[in-house]
Amino acid sequence: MSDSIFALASAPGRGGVQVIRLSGPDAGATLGHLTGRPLPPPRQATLASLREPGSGEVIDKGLVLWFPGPASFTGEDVAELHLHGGRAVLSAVTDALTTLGLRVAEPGEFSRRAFENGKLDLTEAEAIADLVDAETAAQRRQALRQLDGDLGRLYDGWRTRLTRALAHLEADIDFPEEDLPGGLSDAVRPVVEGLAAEIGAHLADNSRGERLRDGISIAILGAPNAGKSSLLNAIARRDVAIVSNTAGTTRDVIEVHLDLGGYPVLLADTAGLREAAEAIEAEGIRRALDRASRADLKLLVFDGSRWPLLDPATLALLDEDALPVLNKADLAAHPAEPVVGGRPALPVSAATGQGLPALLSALGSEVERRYAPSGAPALTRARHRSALEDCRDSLLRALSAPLPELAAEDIRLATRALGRITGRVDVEELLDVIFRDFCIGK
Ligand SMILES: Nc1nc2c(ncn2[C@@H]2O[C@H](COP(=O)(O)OP(=O)(O)OP(=O)(O)O)[C@@H](O)[C@H]2O)c(=O)[nH]1
Ligand SMILES: [K+]
Ligand SMILES: [Mg+2]
Repeated sequence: MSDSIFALASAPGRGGVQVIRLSGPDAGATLGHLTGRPLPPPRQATLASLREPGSGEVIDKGLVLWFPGPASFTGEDVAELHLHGGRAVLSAVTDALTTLGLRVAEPGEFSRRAFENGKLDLTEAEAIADLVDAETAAQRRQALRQLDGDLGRLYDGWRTRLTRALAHLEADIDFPEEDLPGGLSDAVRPVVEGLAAEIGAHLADNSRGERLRDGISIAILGAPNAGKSSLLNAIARRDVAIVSNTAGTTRDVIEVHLDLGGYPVLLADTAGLREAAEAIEAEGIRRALDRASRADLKLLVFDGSRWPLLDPATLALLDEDALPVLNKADLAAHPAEPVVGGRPALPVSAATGQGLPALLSALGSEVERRYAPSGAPALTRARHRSALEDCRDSLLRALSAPLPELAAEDIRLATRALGRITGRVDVEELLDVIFRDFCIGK
């Protein structure tokens, strides 16, 4: 049986209200002790004075709630204290709860207890962390959907189908009716083929869910003095990067977080590309090219005042992930609808702001086109991706296994890989890693 824990569930510091959550077998007795009254009706906010256990002095007056298990967040008896938000109140309540034998919760311990009591699967527990961390609307929607169990249901559905196929296969092994040339019977093979294809499609989703969770990376690239840092500052509406007319001003990669129509974006300014004279600038250019190769999208900035001259090092980066931009449109040396490397380029001016709304909307629709949620729930974590890759590899091995016994072992491995995602099998060693990332009180 677990011990009883408590933690501040709201953000620490001064505020109108702070919420302290208690969970475990002593939650009810502790609430009774603090209020000096019988437990209030379940799930109803009741005004009460909380008193220090020794002196009986009133600590604070507030609302208390009582959630008897198992119909509670953790599945255990839970109580909530909604008190005035401040340090002195928190420290007095902490002393009182500790005196009464409760312990301060570890990070993520409430969610972990909810998982262990079958209230949440692992994908739902992870969704709580994502929802709390969500900074944009699209992130919030994705986390909420996962919290509703969409992802867990998808994976559990696959696992059920595999378990059935395995039962079929084991019957084929025990009571062979025909010689199975490829290891799998006609009843089992299409199921395994179908699942391998579905999982393959889920994996090949352009990492939509992971991008939405972690942020979409956009790199600004171009020749020295093309106006990359000016453009970063104009888009961020802040003076983030140093701008000067000295070529080679920027060396380090400079990042800003943006909310682009609900999508989280990490926009990076980089060193101007050229055959560098000295070591520090050369290192900056190496970092710029490294960033270019890892970015989801590239904003290629050309100096429009030099039209029709186009920097060859920047042109070399033009591919389907690149959006060409002609900066310094205020100097108006280029045509109204310029074409760069066979592609229409957007004229902008970081100096006057001209063309910026069009650039932001072009970037926004490109992000939307690539990362908008599709009908199916999205894969959101590297942990899920690697388990799904293991699963699909095992299924592909099963399809080419020469003997039914070998195919059965591969399908068993595939089933376990799926079970690891939702926490249905051997995840003990994973739990510490997953819940450690939570903050205290969740
Ligand atoms: N007229 C005009 N000048 C600009 C514009 N954008 C940038 N500049 C000027 O161009 C010069 C270089 O701008 P930066 O933003 O430092 O250029 P950069 O591409 O970051 O340069 P490096 O960091 O050296 O690679 C500065 O003097 C800017 O004021 C623009 O749209 N119009
Ligand atoms: K510069
Ligand atoms: Mg710069």
